[in-house]
Amino acid sequence: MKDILQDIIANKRIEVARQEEAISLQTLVSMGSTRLDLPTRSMRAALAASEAGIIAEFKRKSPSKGWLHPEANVREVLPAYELAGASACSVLTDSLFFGGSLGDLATARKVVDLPLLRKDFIINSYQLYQARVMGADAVLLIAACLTPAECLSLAETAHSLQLEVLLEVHSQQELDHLNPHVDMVGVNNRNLGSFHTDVENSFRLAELLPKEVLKVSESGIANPQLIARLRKVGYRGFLIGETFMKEADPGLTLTHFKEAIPC
Ligand SMILES: O=C(O)c1ccccc1NCC(=O)[C@H](O)[C@H](O)COP(=O)(O)O
Repeated sequence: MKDILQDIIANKRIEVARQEEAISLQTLVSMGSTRLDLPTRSMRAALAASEAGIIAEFKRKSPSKGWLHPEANVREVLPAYELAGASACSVLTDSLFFGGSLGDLATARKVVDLPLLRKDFIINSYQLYQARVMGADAVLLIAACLTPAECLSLAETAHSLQLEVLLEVHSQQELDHLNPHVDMVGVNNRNLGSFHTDVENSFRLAELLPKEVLKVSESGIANPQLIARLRKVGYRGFLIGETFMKEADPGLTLTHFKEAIPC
């Protein structure tokens, strides 16, 4: 049966091909708002140094939940996340399925100093250049969308652009996508095919992850107590979207969430 991930990737191939046709790589680099010679911020270091390690996500809608916050504005939400103590922010740049854009990423870069993750379905190096020139510091590579060889090649290119790499896995088998250019491994608690979300997935995979990579737990995190439990098994980053974005004031929700994390 065809799942949503296949739809997202099929659409992404068409979208990126059109973008490349409209704007050459050379033009993209020359018109981007961030120069390639400027240094990036380390998301890995920010998470490692933080007591909470929250990557607060900007997400207007999702395939699993529909619209969460259609009117959300990056200029309001991202500074509020920064003020509330997020260690980094994730900006969804997919338009059709998540209601985001590269413009959101460029705006995010202008309004916060935090490390920024470009959250999209990356299948092609052109998207890494887009991420870099729009101000991202890190990119997500999803094992379920790539072969190990594609993952290696994209991770190498990301590093050549000074972008850190967060590799997302959902199962033990996907750990075959690990390579020396992966800076952080994210265990997605959501099955992208069925949407079934189970935070126990992070606990199941914790001890199978290599010691040297920073561990991130992704999706379905709605309870501050869970952060303390996940930290105990080695996680240092927590990617949270819906819990904050479904509320009228995502930044205030993050403040209350952080205050409730047990020491
Ligand atoms: O969120 C979805 O419904 C979704 C469906 C299909 C592919 C990806 C999807 N989400 C992307 C994400 O990785 C999440 O936005 C991120 O992990 C935060 O999850 P949550 O805190 O549950 O919003």
